[in-house]
Amino acid sequence: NFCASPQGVTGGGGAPCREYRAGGGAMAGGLKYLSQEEAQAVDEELFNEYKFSVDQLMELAGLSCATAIAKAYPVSSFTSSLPSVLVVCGPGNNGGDGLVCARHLKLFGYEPAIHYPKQPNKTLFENLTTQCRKMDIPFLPEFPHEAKVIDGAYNLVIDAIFGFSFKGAVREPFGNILSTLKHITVPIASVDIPSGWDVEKGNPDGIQPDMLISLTAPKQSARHFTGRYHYLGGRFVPVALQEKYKLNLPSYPETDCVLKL
Ligand SMILES: NC(=O)C1=CN([C@@H]2O[C@H](COP(=O)(O)OP(=O)(O)OC[C@H]3O[C@@H](n4cnc5c(N)ncnc54)[C@H](OP(=O)(O)O)[C@@H]3O)[C@@H](O)[C@H]2O)[C@H](O)CC1
Ligand SMILES: [K+]
Repeated sequence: NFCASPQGVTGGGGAPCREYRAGGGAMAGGLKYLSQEEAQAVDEELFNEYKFSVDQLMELAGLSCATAIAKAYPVSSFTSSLPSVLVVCGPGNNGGDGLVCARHLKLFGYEPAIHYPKQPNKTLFENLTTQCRKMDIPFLPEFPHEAKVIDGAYNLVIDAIFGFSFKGAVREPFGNILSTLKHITVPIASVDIPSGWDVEKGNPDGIQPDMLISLTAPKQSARHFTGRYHYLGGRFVPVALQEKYKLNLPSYPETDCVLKL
């Protein structure tokens, strides 16, 4: 079991993988927890300087999420042969990650259903939506507003509502959705940031997910995450960019696209 170095190089007899210990913030040797501004700056640089397209990174981000979810909650761990998953998607790229994640979960043997109340009028999101529809993933026109209805119908909820651009008080319809999600008992897996949390300070009164998949690097609010599973995904940051922002990313095992923190 050998790890690639951050440079992507494996020595002939490379160092054995050790569980990665997340450090405190920008502390030397520790994984960096990003401020909102830093997260947005890394994102912008990936698109503007490194010339990645949103579709490319969103596909890798969404695949990372589905992969991490399948590791934490394998299909075989559920009593039903087709575990049902409610994927709640927001209006930005976090919601796009959710659509990609739903598609991969379907291919992995889950039964996803999507609630997507604010669908942007952009080709990228329209295409992702069509792909899901053509793979027989249903879109729920109404959100089930009773927590017990969600608990009865789904094994897992994916929170892809807001990511690192979230600011201020939550506006509807997402306020009501998040209020309901606070009362469900099935686990919630949050994409990048638990929705409704301040990107840096978190939210003690907000949803408390069982799983968090931090993309690129954890944001500062991830220090307040108390759930069972924290994964890192989005293995697409070029080394020069990792170094510029002193991300101190851990070594992903072999060719894996996710890493358990
Ligand atoms: N570099 C990477 O790691 C990549 C990450 N990806 C994912 O992208 C998100 C960030 O996406 P972004 O589109 O910038 O923003 P969000 O999805 O977080 O949210 C933007 C939308 O949310 C609305 N919003 C913001 N605050 C509120 C609020 N208080 N109440 C209601 N709605 C809110 C906002 O609406 P406006 O109309 O007000 O603008 C936006 O519509 C990142 O977290 C990752 O998940 C990429 O997929 C790949 C690269
Ligand atoms: K989220």
